[in-house]
Amino acid sequence: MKKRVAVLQGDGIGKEVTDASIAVLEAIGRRFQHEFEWKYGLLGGVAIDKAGKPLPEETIAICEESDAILLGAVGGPAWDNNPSHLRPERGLLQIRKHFELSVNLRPVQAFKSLLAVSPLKEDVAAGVDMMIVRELTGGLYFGEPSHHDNDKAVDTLLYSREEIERVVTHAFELAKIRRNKVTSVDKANVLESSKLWRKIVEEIAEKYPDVEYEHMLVDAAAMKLITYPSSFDVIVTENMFGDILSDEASVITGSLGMLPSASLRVDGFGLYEPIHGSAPDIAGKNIANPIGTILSSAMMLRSSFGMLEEANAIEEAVKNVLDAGYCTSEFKEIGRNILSTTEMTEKIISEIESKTVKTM
Ligand SMILES: NC(=O)c1ccc[n+]([C@@H]2O[C@H](COP(=O)([O-])OP(=O)(O)OC[C@H]3O[C@@H](n4cnc5c(N)ncnc54)[C@H](O)[C@@H]3O)[C@@H](O)[C@H]2O)c1
Ligand SMILES: CC(C)[C@H](C(=O)O)[C@@H](O)C(=O)O
Ligand SMILES: [Mg+2]
Repeated sequence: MKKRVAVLQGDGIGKEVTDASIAVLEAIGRRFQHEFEWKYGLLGGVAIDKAGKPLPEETIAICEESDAILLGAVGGPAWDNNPSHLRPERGLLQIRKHFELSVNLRPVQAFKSLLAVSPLKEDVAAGVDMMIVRELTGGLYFGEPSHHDNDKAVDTLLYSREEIERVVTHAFELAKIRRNKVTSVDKANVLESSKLWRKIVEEIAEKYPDVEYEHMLVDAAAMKLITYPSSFDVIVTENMFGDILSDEASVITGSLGMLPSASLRVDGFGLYEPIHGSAPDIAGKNIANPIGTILSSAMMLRSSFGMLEEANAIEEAVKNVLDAGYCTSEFKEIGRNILSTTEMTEKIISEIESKTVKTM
């Protein structure tokens, strides 16, 4: 059956990386006989310019009629001085809230062929395979009051029991099918919201006797991510800590452009996007790394469409291309074969199309 995908390219490199993902999904469609229908919607700065707001109603309608959402990135200097309601990032937060995408999965894997470029020592980065589970629709990003004037500013860190239970349960369920370990990251030595978070983690952990769990303060977690990253299996944390720790964790892979994500509603509906932003410094140059977005589309196939073999085919193709010594320009110091965005996409597609691709 035809799968309908809403495509929100957004700003900066958003178009380049979603075009790459669509080309790869089309190749998957040809190989496995699936049909995809792409419906394009405006989000972010481009939506402000063309429709007067960062998340127009028409975009919401397109997403509601779709089976999943593929997103590039939003934001850029052109809109940096806009008032809050006309910031591109506001559109991103609104779409996450509108579709109740409360669980954000950010897998971090070290690719053997890129270890040499990780700022971490090779033996420290080797074998890293963790899942950061970030709460996405609560916390500081959404709490009221939130405003500033010239003399003072306020943001509110608010979490309900239900919001915490939902994401923590998801993390424990994931740990069960991974390596049975959850690290819950908080700031319970200072924050009231973290004290409730910790209590709920302990209650939920009781239902999962086979899953080992630990609490870790966010400052220590930031350090341990770099000194001993392979000790993590599933990390679960609140919205802002998850945002910061996942960018930090991307350095293990060698580039922010490598990390995918899935933002899920409890019924499984999902939005898929790389964790990076619109990268205005490299936009329009055809040098952005499309792998984070391509791997996000593999997450879409697996989570939203149950297409496991197809998702594996994408991940295997990415790995094979990297193992063959190809990479995008941010990896130039390892002196491999540097490819543009479109060349990397074509390489991954040829790998998918080649009969030698192994599927798991
Ligand atoms: N999900 C999103 O849409 C999202 C996420 C983060 C930031 N942003 C927005 O993006 C804009 C720029 O933010 P920033 O510069 O702090 O973060 P960024 O993630 O856009 O870029 C940070 C650095 O990483 C590099 N980079 C990012 N993606 C890359 C890729 N695919 N390939 C190669 N290099 C890549 C950039 O060139 C830059 O040097 C801001 O407006 C910010 O709000 C949006
Ligand atoms: C652009 C910004 C609002 C967003 C976030 O903080 O969630 C981004 O950094 C991300 O990681 O998706
Ligand atoms: Mg971020």
